[in-house]
Amino acid sequence: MREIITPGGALEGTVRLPGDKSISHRYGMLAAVAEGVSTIHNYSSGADCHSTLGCVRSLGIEVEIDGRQVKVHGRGIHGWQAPATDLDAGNSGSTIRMISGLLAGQPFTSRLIGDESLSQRPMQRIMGPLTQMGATLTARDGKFPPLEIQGADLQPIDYTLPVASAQVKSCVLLAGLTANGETTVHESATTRDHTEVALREFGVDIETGRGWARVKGPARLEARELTVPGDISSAAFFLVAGAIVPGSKLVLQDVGLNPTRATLIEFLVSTGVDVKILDMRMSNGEPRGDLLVQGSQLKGGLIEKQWAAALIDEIPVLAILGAVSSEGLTVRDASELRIKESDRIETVATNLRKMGVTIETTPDGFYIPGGQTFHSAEVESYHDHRIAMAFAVASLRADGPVAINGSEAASVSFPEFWSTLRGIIS
Ligand SMILES: O=C(O)C1=C[C@@H](OP(=O)(O)O)[C@@H](O)[C@H](O)C1
Ligand SMILES: C=C(OP(=O)(O)O)C(=O)O
Repeated sequence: MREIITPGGALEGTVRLPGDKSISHRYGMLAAVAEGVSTIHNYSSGADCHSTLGCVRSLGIEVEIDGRQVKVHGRGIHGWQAPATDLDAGNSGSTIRMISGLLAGQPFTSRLIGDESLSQRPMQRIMGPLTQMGATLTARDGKFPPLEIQGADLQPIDYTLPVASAQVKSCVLLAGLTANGETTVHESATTRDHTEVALREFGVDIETGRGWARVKGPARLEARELTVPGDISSAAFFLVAGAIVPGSKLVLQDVGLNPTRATLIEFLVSTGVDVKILDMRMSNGEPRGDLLVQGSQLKGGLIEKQWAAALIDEIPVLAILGAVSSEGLTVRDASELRIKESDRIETVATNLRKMGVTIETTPDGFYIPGGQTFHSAEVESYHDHRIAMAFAVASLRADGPVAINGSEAASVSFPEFWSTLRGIIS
């Protein structure tokens, strides 16, 4: 599919985001190993989170879906049945990497597959620790899906993450739920802590400190009623859109503001974005609030070190902000961008160049000078949801219409993106 965006005037309105993708995955998986029926409100409408539900269904778990409300009939930590078919993670790295932790402790073998993009994403990062714990894993060329997991009685481990990855941290903690004893994970850069927060909500004995988390297995999870906050990574597109289009005023309702994700707000403020948190509340251990963003004078900035890990999913849309800022944007220490749904350093650069914008790439980032103009062009999603949505935002500041080919990719995390965007263009 192709969407054509014709830039207009200021953006105005109220935006509702889908339920947070990271939190939805975790609630879906944990509810499936909890005892009893969990009700999840505002579950993400994104295809990725429905891949997670498809996988747990294939493991014999009853899942009732009624729009954004999902009921999961959990059967306990050892209640899953050997799947009769391959488990399809679709486009979702989070699904395949996190559910593998739970599958590693089951008394059966499972085989996980994914789409073309996922089939080229590295799995050694989870194969290493899960093998150390006692499971047997095989993958195409030793690293890519399909991934076969022969479950075992797992040994607990003390594991230091070699890459800053919440998916790997979560995978090891989830495997630790079935191991006999204490499993500890250490990280040198802070990554999102939704797994730790959710485990506590489901009644698991979990200890956390600065840079580490520890679970004690075997664990027992209790079914819960949970509400997922709006997705701050989806909000990022509208925060940047509101900031770069002069005179705009957008209210974003009920956005998840977990401190490990709200780094985005800190970064936006540091570059000059006029964004305010209107109120804050808590549910299920996760802070949430409404945001107000207005057209802003933008400085640009530098994303490196721990900021790169914290902002990894937002970097494509922050590149758009960088190009129209006064000083531009430099990104370093973000080589992980190269192994996402697309090589996001290359796909951002290729589309920017199609729009006449200068960018210099490096192995682990890029530099985009400020003060540039987006020209009317035809760009591609490269089957990557965040690339499709980032370039829709760029088109709002273009000097003419912009066609975005492969626009359906947005539905991986935000199926309502295009209608939401059209609703705020005047
Ligand atoms: O834990 C999560 O929910 C996620 C962690 C990040 O991936 P990595 O763990 O590979 O950094 C992020 O890019 C992804 O969109 C979601
Ligand atoms: C990288 C992403 O997700 P995943 O790793 O789950 O495919 C993303 O949503 O940007």
